[in-house]
Amino acid sequence: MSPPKTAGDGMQDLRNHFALSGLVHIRKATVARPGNAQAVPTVPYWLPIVGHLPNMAFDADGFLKGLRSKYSGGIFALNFGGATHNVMYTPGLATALLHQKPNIAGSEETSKQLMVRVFGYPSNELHKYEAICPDLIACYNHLLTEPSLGSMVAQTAIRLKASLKDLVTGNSSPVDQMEWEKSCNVDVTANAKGQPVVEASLLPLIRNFVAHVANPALIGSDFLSNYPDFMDDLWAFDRGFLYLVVGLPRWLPIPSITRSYIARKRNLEKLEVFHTMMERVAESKKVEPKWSGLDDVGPLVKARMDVYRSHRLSIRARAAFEHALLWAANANSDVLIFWMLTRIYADKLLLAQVREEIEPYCKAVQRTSELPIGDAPQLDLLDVDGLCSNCPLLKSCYLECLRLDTASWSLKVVQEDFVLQSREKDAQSWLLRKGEFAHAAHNLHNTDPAYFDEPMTWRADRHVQYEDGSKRGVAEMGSVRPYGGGSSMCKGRSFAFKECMMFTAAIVAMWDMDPAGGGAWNIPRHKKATGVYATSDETRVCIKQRCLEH
Ligand code: HEM
Repeated sequence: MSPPKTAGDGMQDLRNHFALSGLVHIRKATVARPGNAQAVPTVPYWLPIVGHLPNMAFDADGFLKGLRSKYSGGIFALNFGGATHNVMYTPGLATALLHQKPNIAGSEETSKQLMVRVFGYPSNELHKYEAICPDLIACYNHLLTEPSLGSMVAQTAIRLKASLKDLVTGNSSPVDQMEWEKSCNVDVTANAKGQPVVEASLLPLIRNFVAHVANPALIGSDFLSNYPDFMDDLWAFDRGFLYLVVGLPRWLPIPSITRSYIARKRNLEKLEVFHTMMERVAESKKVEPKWSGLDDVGPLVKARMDVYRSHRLSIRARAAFEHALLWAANANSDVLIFWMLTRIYADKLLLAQVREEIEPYCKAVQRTSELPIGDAPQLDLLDVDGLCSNCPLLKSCYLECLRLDTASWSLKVVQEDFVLQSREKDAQSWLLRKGEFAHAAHNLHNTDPAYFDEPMTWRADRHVQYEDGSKRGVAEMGSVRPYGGGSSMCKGRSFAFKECMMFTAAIVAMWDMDPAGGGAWNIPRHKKATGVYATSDETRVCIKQRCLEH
């Protein structure tokens, strides 16, 4: 870090002071602790209190990657606003942190703050929060285990089969378009061969398509039918998410903050109506006709209803919990599918290989017809288990996107002094102190050249391995941890895996895509987000139906 570039005695004093504080931190790093546990090396900083916040605001990615090469022990400590944040990036240390008991290093307090600050949980019901959490966590079994997981996946596959032919309809008027087409600036045009094609912005198209098809397995079909604009507000909310996390107020002149607050308000109002109707159903009272299909609400949300009722939770608090669930269910997987598709379509050879691999499990056809208007194309076959178990190249694409297109961090608050040590032989142990923060920075590991050859290159088959000369490859997650770990590990990970595999395979099987205006695909640049990276670059594509078998 370079000192302030200003002359003068006063400034020199200031410089000496900051330099000294840097030295103090370097010294502290080298002092050995009882039992060989060392203090975590503190990265020097110039500005007391503010600490490393300017470095993070200016270029977080470059700053952290630089520290990774400098602090080869796998851990370093930063100062944000006077608080110590220990950042670790080796799999051994991350695992050791994530498996600490919550009373040693937990995230409960942070989750509670997030629920209030970000998702709109009413602060006057915080006394019920701790009591209800274990019961709500128990409900996540419905997302992770059979038979509920299987039934959610099967329901989603049925909806996907039914909707795929309408990914783009070719209708230029929004009145006739599907909900997912309405916010992706559709333009109906013709390609160089004079064939009709639909030009659209890929990210909004894909994430809205996935959301409209997959969310009914969680919240039932009435919710998005009655509130088709809910997803647009969820994305607006998501864009301001990080501002809400740090508690920036609504009146600041930053448009994405204001939009995020407005979107949250609208989303909570919709979820309150949903919960009012669910409560009426539970009391066997009549509901409005447009809510007559609530019996297809998914097993997880139904189980949560029982918990809300037994704890006498207000409708507003229930809405906030569902807001958090719907955000978690969409913010990452819907966007990851966009990255998978972009990267597969960008490489014609890879696209052909993926199509060949998935064909026994996912096949689109168009039947011939004697009638003047032919049958619509359809997915003849969608075997989700087959795709997940027998398509190592597609799975490797999913894993490679998780490695390179996500920036997950797991955050814990240290509740008691403890010694953190990886299980590797002769691993150095580190002393973490009560009141400090501990972050497992999974993305720093994912791009670490010590673990991945040419780490910034996206390689489709990077994760495929062949055992003992076998021709049949397998793709495994390895040390990549996009879903966090320990007790707070992502509860939707099993559903997300199947969701990403089935949507990517189905779209690839039925549709062709090329960059609008011709030329090569440009992979959009990453933009900071909470898990899977977003992007501000627009990917305009021409989409047309593949020439399918009859
Ligand atoms: C590619 C897709 C996804 C990624 C990368 C992802 C990632 C994550 C991460 C990093 C966490 C925090 C873990 C921690 O604190 O250690 C998390 C939490 C969570 N995720 Fe996911 N997620 C994905 C998809 C989903 C889906 C589809 C659902 C629901 C259907 C879901 C539901 C949840 C829930 C409920 C939590 C909170 C768990 C808790 O606090 O106990 N996620 N996810």
